[in-house]
Amino acid sequence: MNLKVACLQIDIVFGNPEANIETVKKEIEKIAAAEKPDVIVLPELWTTGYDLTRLDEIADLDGTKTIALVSSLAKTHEVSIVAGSVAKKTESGVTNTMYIFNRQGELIHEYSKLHLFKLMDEHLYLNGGTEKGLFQLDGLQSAGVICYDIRFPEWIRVHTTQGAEILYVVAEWPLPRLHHWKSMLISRAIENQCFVVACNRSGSDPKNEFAGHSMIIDPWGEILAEAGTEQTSITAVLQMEKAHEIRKQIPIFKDRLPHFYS
Ligand SMILES: NC(=O)CCC(=O)C(=O)O
Repeated sequence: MNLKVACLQIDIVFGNPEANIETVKKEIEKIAAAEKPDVIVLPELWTTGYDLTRLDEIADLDGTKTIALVSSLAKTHEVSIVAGSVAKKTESGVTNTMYIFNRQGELIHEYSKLHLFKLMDEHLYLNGGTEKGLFQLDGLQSAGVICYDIRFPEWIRVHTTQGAEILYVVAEWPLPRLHHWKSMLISRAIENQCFVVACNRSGSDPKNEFAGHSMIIDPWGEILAEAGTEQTSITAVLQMEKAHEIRKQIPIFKDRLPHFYS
């Protein structure tokens, strides 16, 4: 089976959900018409950016607006959407939450970022999630994680030992650590023998310049597509058979010895 995926590497306007929603609507329409992908992926915190001090004003109450909007975009363009993440406000606080929709516009999973990134003050404004990012999209076992989560290979492993063959990563990853971003994404693909579809943002905010370089990587660690630093989109076709062949050739999931690992 083949799956065509697209990452929308947009420049997010700081603290301006209306402007960012307009960009996303336009870019989804454009890429859906031009490339007809099966799945479109958006970056982390794509409605607000890291405007954490104003979350009370601009976070999405229970994710209601985001869910209605992205559900309708998925249905209209008949495309599955890994809708990056947004700041979701609840009675107990705000989470950095990813929503996943199938092409019928149904919300099939939500995942809140587990590891909060202190260097960007997340721990001061956000609550961490408590659930896994495992879901089935287009009939394929998949997982979704958010930015800093990729520094925790043990968290990714929880998902791949439970069957995930595609790892979706959504991010606002700064330029000074571009080398870490690329190296860790390639490593996560090789060590888990899975596809990695990683969507970063471009542009800057008052504190950070972001790296762009969204990447689509196969389970052998080969880069199928990579963006530069500017606003753009990338697409690639995932040949799922490749993951199965590699997992047969070097059967790491059978050869693991977890009783030695703690
Ligand atoms: N938004 C994030 O989680 C950024 C993570 C990051 O920059 C890192 O180096 O890790």
